[in-house]
Amino acid sequence: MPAQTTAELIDAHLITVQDFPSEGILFRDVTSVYANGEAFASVVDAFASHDWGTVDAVLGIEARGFGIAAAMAYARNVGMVSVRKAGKLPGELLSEDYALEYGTATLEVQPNVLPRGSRVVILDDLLATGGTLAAVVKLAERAGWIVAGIGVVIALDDLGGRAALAGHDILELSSYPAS
Ligand SMILES: O=P(O)(O)OC[C@H]1O[C@H](OP(=O)(O)OP(=O)(O)O)[C@H](O)[C@@H]1O
Ligand SMILES: Nc1ncnc2[nH]cnc12
Repeated sequence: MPAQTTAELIDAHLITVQDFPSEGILFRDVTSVYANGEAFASVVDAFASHDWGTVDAVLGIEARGFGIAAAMAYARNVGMVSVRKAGKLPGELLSEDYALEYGTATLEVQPNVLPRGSRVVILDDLLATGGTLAAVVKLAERAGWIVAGIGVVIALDDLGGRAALAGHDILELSSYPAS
């Protein structure tokens, strides 16, 4: 049997839950993909082997972006920067409020962990409305970093996420209908 593609492995291991975390949301639970060794390795290899140009660091978004960002950073021998929900990081911070498919939130980053001019890849599990990733692009740019590209395991169709990130190189490993 030929080896499964990354998109096939994602599809084989993704769990979909209706009405989580609120009614009407079809929740795509990428943690079930991470839990399978072959699927997780395939996802990480796809991000790590992509041609992003020079990469100085990988930004991971809390919580489901952390694991993939750390693994890609290790594979590329570069740093990993945590972008966290409000109130979790100490010291000097930049903050951005944003809306996502099922609510609003605030993300924060420590701007002094990387020099201005650093080229960064931003990774997250899933692109829906794009509110989360657009907020992280703003944080990175306010910190003086150059966004080399954005990677997501899954993009949901028809929620406007790709348009919200127009102008950026987006690597989506698979895509699904939003409902
Ligand atoms: O494109 P958007 O509409 O902004 O939605 C995508 C975001 O929503 C989820 O995060 P969530 O805030 O639920 O956080 P979690 O990873 O901590 O569960 C997901 O992990 C993305 O970060
Ligand atoms: N439908 C969805 N499934 C999983 N994570 C999400 N984040 C935003 N929308 C989501």
